[in-house]
Amino acid sequence: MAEEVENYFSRWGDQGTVDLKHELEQVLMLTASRCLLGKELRESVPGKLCELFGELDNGLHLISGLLPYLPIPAHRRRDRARQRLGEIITEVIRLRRNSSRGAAGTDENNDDMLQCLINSRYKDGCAMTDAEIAGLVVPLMFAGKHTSSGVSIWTGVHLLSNPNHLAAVVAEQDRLMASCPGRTDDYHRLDYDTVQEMRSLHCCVKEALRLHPPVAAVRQAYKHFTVQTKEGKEYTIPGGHMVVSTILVNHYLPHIYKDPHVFDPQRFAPGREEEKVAGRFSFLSFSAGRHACAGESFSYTQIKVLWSYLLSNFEIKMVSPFLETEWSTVIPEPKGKVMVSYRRRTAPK
Ligand code: HEM
Repeated sequence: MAEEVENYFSRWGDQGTVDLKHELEQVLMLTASRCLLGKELRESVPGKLCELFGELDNGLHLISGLLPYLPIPAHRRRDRARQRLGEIITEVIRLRRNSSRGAAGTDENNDDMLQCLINSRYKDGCAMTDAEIAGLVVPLMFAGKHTSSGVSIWTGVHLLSNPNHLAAVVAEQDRLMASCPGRTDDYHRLDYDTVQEMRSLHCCVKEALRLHPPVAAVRQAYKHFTVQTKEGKEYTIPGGHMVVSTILVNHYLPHIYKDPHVFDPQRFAPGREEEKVAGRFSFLSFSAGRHACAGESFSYTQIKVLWSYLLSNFEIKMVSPFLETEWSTVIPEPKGKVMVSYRRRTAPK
């Protein structure tokens, strides 16, 4: 991840103005494809792979949730793209399976999710089929694409609009980078342990997730049950009904989160820990229970690596006014472009 982020932002000049939304979407596609799909497939990003994932995006409309196979042009393009993605990924799996152990391109050189799935075995010892593996990695890429880019953009928008929080995060970065094990005089490579120590930055990402949870949780009630509100009012959910948990509403409940509309990352700091006030369902951006997000830790790492690099190496200022939410998209994102100006910092790197 760190390598991809460094390579991407090394293309920025000493100063300039960019659309942060576009930049973050691009770099996250590169980090995700490198970690999940591997080096061979990452080489086709941004290229064919990006185009095909774009077609999957374009095939996701609100109507798709109700009628996923409605024969509309967007769904046809989506299905063709999914088929082509399956073929491309299957080809890479075959090459990896066929190449001999120890040679370039084999499991010893591949530390990505694709290789983990190739190596994995069912309880009876059978390997997964190529189609099963492709069927798992495509949704993994898709699950993290908009969610992670939306949250990383909101993290930036809030940080750049709150000078005090920004200063605290930059100070944390400077302190951690000064002692980062991979550091030499003019260069550092971020390591996993250092990312885990970024507590201020972590709280900022979590607060962006609280204010802008990208997903709602939908469940089907298998049997009739009753819930009680804290005022003692009872509601009955009949068996077979769909239940939608509006995470957004939960996250703005004032008896859980003090001044819920305010960007206040310190609410998660030791001593306050507001995300525990109403038990383990107080903070739901990654959902909870058996089907909680499988990519939570991956997403935090990805977003922290990215903002760590940006804040350690650049002074960034918002050019666009504070952004509104675009509610018409399936995953609510900041509306329009997010223009920022940047200037390369001389030290510390
Ligand atoms: C900030 C980024 C992300 C957010 C906010 C997020 C949020 C969520 C939520 C709320 C759910 C549960 C939906 C439900 O309860 O029905 C979920 C499920 C899931 N997510 Fe994420 N996600 C993110 C990134 C990722 C990434 C990067 C991956 C993969 C690498 C991923 C993989 C999954 C998978 C596999 C599930 C289904 C789990 C299951 O059904 O057992 N997510 N995600």
